[in-house]
Amino acid sequence: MTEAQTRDLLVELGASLFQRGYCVGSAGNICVRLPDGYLMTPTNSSLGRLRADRISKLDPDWTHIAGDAPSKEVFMHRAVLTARPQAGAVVHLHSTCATAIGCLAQPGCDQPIAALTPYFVMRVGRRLPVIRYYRPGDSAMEAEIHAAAQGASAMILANHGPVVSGKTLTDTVYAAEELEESAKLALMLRGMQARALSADQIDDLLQVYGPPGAG
Ligand SMILES: O=C(O)[C@@H](O)C(=O)COP(=O)(O)O
Ligand SMILES: [Zn+2]
Repeated sequence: MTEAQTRDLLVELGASLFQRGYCVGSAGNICVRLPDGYLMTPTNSSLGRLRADRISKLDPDWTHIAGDAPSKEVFMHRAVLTARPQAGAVVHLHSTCATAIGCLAQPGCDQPIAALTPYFVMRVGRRLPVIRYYRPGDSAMEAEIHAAAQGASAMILANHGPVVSGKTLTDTVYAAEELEESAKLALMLRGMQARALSADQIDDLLQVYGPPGAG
């Protein structure tokens, strides 16, 4: 895919996430790896109204070289993409249900929601670490996110929102959507005797379909 096609896809998928309520206002940000650097959504931009020509471009050292000023969450995206060299994109949202889980679960926990459905395992995986609260944009979050991303393709920032990676931008958006729907299901079933997938069923899915998020 050319850089121009990637920019157009970012605009299209940002708008799609926004129109379906996965993000509101100027919340959330997206980063895509390129052969010669990274594309990142500009700070204070709405994912619903991105402009392809104004998307921020960073060089391989994460220095801003073109477009509008990048998201203040460069550290978050850098932490994930350096920990996961096979990952092609990172999506951060404030999607309501995943964020609610991030307000309920204990930081340090890595299974804040049960694996209720196969697609959760296939898109998000066995582990979903909950990262302790950091102020948005705080560079101090980078080390903890980097460490968590080495063993998980997605995580939830406590009292903030989900951070999801995947092999491609499209895969990453699908995973972020699946995480939000799984979080919704977990909240709907809270306090009920819901049947989660067994360890054997989870192992079977990961063996057949492979780990999500590019390994
Ligand atoms: O929660 C925040 O402030 C950021 O993580 C965010 O979602 C939007 O920040 P920008 O990407 O800098 O607009
Ligand atoms: Zn945020």
